[in-house]
Amino acid sequence: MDHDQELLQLLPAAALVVTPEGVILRANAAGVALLEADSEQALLGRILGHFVHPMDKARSSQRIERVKQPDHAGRPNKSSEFRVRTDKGQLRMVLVASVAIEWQGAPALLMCGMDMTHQSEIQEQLRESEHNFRRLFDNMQDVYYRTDAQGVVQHVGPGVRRVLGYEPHEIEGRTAESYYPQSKDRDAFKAAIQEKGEVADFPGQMVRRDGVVIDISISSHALYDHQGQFAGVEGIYRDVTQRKNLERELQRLATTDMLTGMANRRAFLETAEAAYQTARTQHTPLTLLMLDVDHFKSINDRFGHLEGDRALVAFARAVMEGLRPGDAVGRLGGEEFGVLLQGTTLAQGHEVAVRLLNCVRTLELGVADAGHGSHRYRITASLGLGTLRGSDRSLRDLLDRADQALYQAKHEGRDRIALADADLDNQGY
Ligand SMILES: Nc1nc2c(ncn2[C@@H]2O[C@H](COP(=O)(O)OP(=O)(O)OP(=O)(O)O)[C@@H](O)[C@H]2O)c(=O)[nH]1
Repeated sequence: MDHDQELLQLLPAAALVVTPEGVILRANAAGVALLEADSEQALLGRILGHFVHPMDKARSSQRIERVKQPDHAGRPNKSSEFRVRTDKGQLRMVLVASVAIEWQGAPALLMCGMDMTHQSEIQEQLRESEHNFRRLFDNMQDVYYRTDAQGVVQHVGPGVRRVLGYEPHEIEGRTAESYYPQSKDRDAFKAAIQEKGEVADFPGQMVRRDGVVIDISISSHALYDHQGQFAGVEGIYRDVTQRKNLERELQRLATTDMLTGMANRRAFLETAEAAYQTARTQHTPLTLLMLDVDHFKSINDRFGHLEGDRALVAFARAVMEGLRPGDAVGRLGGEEFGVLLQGTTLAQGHEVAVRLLNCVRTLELGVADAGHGSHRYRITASLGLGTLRGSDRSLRDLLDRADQALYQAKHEGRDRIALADADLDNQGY
């Protein structure tokens, strides 16, 4: 075997030496394997074009012609992919480069080929997965986004059309600030990202192009460059307005007394607990009123439960109208109500109590009777008043005193106010 032949065998790529007309003169082991021939012998004397897919034949011939031109001498052509049919009938994708050489004193061509079938399959799979990803990305309910370190939006997904009503290019290049109705939402988000590097289901609000404010939920993470410097944020946000509305409605149902529309016992006690803590830490007065409709049972007995309900609604409205907007009021149960006056002393609370009982006394209630006439009637209420003492250990202490005062007002004849803590001239503060 001469030197050239040895070299040919050593090449890791498939190599064929062909005459300028395309007749195979030599093939190395990799070439025999690529073309799935039984031996080199089985290939010798055969026409190279026989192995090229008909669709690629013209291109193959053109390239061979070009490489044979004197001005191309010694330079290989650019490698290009061809479909090759092997001796066993398999189709392979082969990356081929050729160069004009002299072989045993005569002009010839050296063809080098690399089997790319596997890579082509991977590329095809990649293309398909890219296609699937695109489809998913374009139709996803969530909005994908990425910002740089300054918060400028670099990329936003097409979901933004549906969620905010903008085209992606209208958002890209701008900071997200302009879409937040409350800058504190954006600040809270930034702080969370800075602290933890990521957030999940982070709540916030955004303004749509048509001005409507929507609730959103963001899941994002910080991006860092090669030096570990903060480089921006990437993540998704989604419109959760419907879910939030449902939650708000559930919250309303769970905290509202359905008959009167005011806070129910649980919600009132929660507010009272928060007010108690504030008053304690800030050393501000806090006064509690407990009201109970007098002889309410007799209204039910005389006019029926429905009229009793109506009387309760009228009573609740009268109480609410007699209060300032910031005062908390709730139905504690049956015909018993609580009013919480923050920053209010016992003396000031007493004035409110007098006003409330007057409002109740002047309520005009009535019920149509069977003879199409009407029964007019009035109601009164008893009221117990308590105020926060320095010695109170919990809200319960204050509630108990106001309750006892209410009991006392009932006991003393109803339609009146009884004071707990009257011994305190300035609420102890
Ligand atoms: N119509 C109506 N009645 C209610 C409701 N909740 C409680 N009641 C009734 O309110 C009545 C309260 O009666 P009592 O606790 O004896 O008190 P009262 O008749 O108001 O008498 P005093 O409180 O002692 O002045 C009971 O008959 C309850 O059934 C309600 O939502 N609607």
